[in-house]
Amino acid sequence: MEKLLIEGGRRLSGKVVISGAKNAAVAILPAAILADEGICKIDNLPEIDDIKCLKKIIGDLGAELLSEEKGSVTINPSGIKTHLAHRDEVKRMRASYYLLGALLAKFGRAEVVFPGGCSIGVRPIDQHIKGFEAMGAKVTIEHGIIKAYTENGLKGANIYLDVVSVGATINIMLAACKADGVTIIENAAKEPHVVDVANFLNTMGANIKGAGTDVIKITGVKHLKGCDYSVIPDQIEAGTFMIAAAATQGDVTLLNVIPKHLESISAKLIEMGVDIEEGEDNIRVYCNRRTKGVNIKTLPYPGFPTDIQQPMTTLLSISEGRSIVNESIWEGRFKHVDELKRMGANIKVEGKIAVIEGIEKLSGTEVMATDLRAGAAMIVAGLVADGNTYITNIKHIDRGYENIEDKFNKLGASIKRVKFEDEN
Ligand SMILES: CC(=O)N[C@H]1[C@@H](OP(=O)(O)OP(=O)(O)OC[C@H]2O[C@@H](n3ccc(=O)[nH]c3=O)[C@H](O)[C@@H]2O)O[C@H](CO)[C@@H](O)[C@@H]1O
Ligand SMILES: C=C(OP(=O)(O)O)C(=O)O
Repeated sequence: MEKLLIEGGRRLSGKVVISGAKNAAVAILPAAILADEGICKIDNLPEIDDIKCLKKIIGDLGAELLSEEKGSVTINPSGIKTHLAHRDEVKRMRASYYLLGALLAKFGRAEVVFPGGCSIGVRPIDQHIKGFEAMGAKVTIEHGIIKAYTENGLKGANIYLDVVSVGATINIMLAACKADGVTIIENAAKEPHVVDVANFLNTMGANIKGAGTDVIKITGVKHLKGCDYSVIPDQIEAGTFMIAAAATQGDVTLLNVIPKHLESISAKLIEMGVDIEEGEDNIRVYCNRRTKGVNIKTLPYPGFPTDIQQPMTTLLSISEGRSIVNESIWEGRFKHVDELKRMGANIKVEGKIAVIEGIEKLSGTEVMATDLRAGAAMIVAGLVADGNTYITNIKHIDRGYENIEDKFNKLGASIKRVKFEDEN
């Protein structure tokens, strides 16, 4: 097994290229199986374990995938003849739920094993199911498999989401783009990855309007075709580097970003005393003093993203004064706090609220990446801690960050992947 060894106390400086967005890419690959003719070429794909896993799942369904260049894949879905996604890989990631919408649109039927993903609280899919049922599908759950069938294909419907859900919004868009008639999603998620998937589907010939607002209108079309597309940059990877730059009182320029997508993160960092300069597709983050504590509430886009809460909690743990974090999306997204406490942080959690009294310095020890962004939080902690930090369970980090140690090391960090024997 492997763990990360971080020698703390080095200031980050230089340039880092941000990869394609995980949460857009994991929806775009399943969307590509909807092409009735032609091949999809998808660029700016992050080289992360979730994408490797998804490529394998789609390949097992019968698609031909070729990855001749780094960060690029061509998908020819003409060989897909099955609506059954039963393999173990499906359980390893959250986004495999998009196969439900995609297979349902392609064949009028889908069977997908329950998805996995980060353990950050209950992760229901009732809103996805409600959407499919409104469109005429019969959905059952049997022995851990979600089964969705239609007698005569999907029909357009009006769907009001009870909660703002990224997954349900995208899944309903996938199902609706070839349905008979018009589907309206109200109270839709507005995240950049929702817009990116809609843009991709429209490039394939779909008719989706309003993505990025809370009402999305999808007029079903008969035919979708292959296309060339480039995934948007990863807002959460970018936010992680911005926070690490601030925490180490460094000076880092992020390349290949969309500054607009980072506004809620930039605004908080500015409030904390960090300097930010935005370019067209780059952003410079620099800071030469200890940051000030602030309050944060995670919210759907354009609010502060839950996926950046955990690394931000690390920064707040060494910021001056008291900070309050309100995690309003996931009730189990404070597992990193116990690990930060092992490094000396002063944080109390009650329900959805964490109260943080900033300390001067964290001290290195062995900690665990309990989930993907908890892993990012531990990396930021290790970068600023006194002495060495070992992070175990790094498979979570590899699900969502490309070459994380190389990217940080090029900025002056010292992170090594070391092998160890599992004692259990
Ligand atoms: C692969 C992917 O894109 N993962 C992201 C996606 O997860 P995911 O799509 O799972 O998250 P959702 O946006 O669906 O969940 C948001 C909230 O809605 C609730 N809910 C969701 C669906 C449902 O059917 N019923 C329901 O009650 C959830 O419990 C949660 O409280 O969006 C989350 C919120 O931005 C991010 O943290 C994840 O990184
Ligand atoms: C929670 C996340 O991922 P997933 O939904 O894939 O578990 C994340 O990207 O922060």
